[in-house]
Amino acid sequence: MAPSLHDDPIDDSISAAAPPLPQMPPIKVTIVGSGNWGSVAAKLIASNTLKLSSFHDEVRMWVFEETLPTGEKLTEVINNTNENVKYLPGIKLGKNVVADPDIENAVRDATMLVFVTPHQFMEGICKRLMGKIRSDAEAISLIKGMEVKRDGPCMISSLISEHLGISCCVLMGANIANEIALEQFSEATVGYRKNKEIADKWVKLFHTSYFMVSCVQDVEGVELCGTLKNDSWMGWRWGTTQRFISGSKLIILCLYQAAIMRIGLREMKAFSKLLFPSVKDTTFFESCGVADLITTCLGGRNRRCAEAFAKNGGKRSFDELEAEMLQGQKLQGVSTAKEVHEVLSHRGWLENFPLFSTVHEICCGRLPPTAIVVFSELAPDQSRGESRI
Ligand SMILES: NC(=O)c1ccc[n+]([C@@H]2O[C@H](COP(=O)([O-])OP(=O)(O)OC[C@H]3O[C@@H](n4cnc5c(N)ncnc54)[C@H](O)[C@@H]3O)[C@@H](O)[C@H]2O)c1
Ligand SMILES: O=P(O)(O)OC[C@H](O)CO
Repeated sequence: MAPSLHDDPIDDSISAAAPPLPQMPPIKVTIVGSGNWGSVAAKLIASNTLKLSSFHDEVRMWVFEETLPTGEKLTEVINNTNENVKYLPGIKLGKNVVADPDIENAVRDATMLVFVTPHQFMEGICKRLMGKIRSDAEAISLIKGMEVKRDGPCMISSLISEHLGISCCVLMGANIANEIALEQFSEATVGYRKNKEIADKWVKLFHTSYFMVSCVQDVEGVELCGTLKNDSWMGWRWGTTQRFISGSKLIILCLYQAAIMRIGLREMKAFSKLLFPSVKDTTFFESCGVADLITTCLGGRNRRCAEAFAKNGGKRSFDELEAEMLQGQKLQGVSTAKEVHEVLSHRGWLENFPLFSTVHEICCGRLPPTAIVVFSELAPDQSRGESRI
């Protein structure tokens, strides 16, 4: 017997009359930046937009155009080979990644903007993009660094928000681009200000089986962790190199390394909380905190260059080492040390941050790299009893 209308849980007459739900257009994502990490971000995102129906398949990536030694344009090569042959050779980005040398065209239709360039270029980029993006766009910054203005430090997420009038989350973590490109496991932290729904959308866009993303409501804490670890690692690397050179036993080396990391983490936390009292202690236990500090001390470009700097006794400048060793990629640590130092000296906080201060003096050539060993051997005595920070 055919079921009566009342037995049927779906009433066709009602559903036929109901107006169709408005279809949300798929979200368009643009990546502003195409360096080592920018290219990996493109690969991660492109693999997800193909799977998630709420996103447009195509991922646009703005490329700071350059001519390769072969005479070809980088953008053309990326679009022809699906590879960023200069900044991430050997890795397919995904056929749905489209490289675009025209920044205004690249951002025009996007409602999710991912910023990932070396931090020194961001102010110029923000100025170029003023009035050029959609008013309903959302941003995320993967950039580790800050700008220091006359009236104080300005985090890159604030620079983006202030210039473009849009909200900006951040994504930081223990991430080495070349390894994640090979789909090696790693974690990251999204920091958001108020809107958890937007943070969840960013998590969805980045998260894969090998790239585990979680979120915390602490934009400043997450961004400062990513930025300040680039100051701490240098001291660690110099000290370690000097200890190696002096032939210290492995266990002594380990004790020494642990001490420098602890002092670095303590200064990261103190500096962050002085600038933004709202920064949460728990953020330092996320991937963006202690995990990124350890990763940066053990691996990455800053580590390689700092080690070369120490081995040469500080005789070869960082600019020289960066150009020779990184082939166009950029170090963030040296300029971050300078920016942090400007804040510390302007606010009269220098003596409370012996590691950050010593790192800056070594970067400027006013102290030799060996000064870090002397500093850290004194530091435990200095901080015995009540900690000053
Ligand atoms: N590489 C990593 O493993 C990694 C991991 C996590 C976070 N980060 C952070 O991501 C950010 C970007 O790093 P990256 O590795 O993608 O870049 P990168 O170091 O590879 O830098 C090279 C990029 O800078 C661009 N560039 C050069 N001159 C420029 C100019 N005048 N204007 C604009 N762009 C210019 C180049 O075209 C290239 O795309 C940094 O803040 C870095 O700390 C990097
Ligand atoms: O290669 P680095 O030294 O710029 O470090 C990369 C990331 O910041 C590590 O998390």
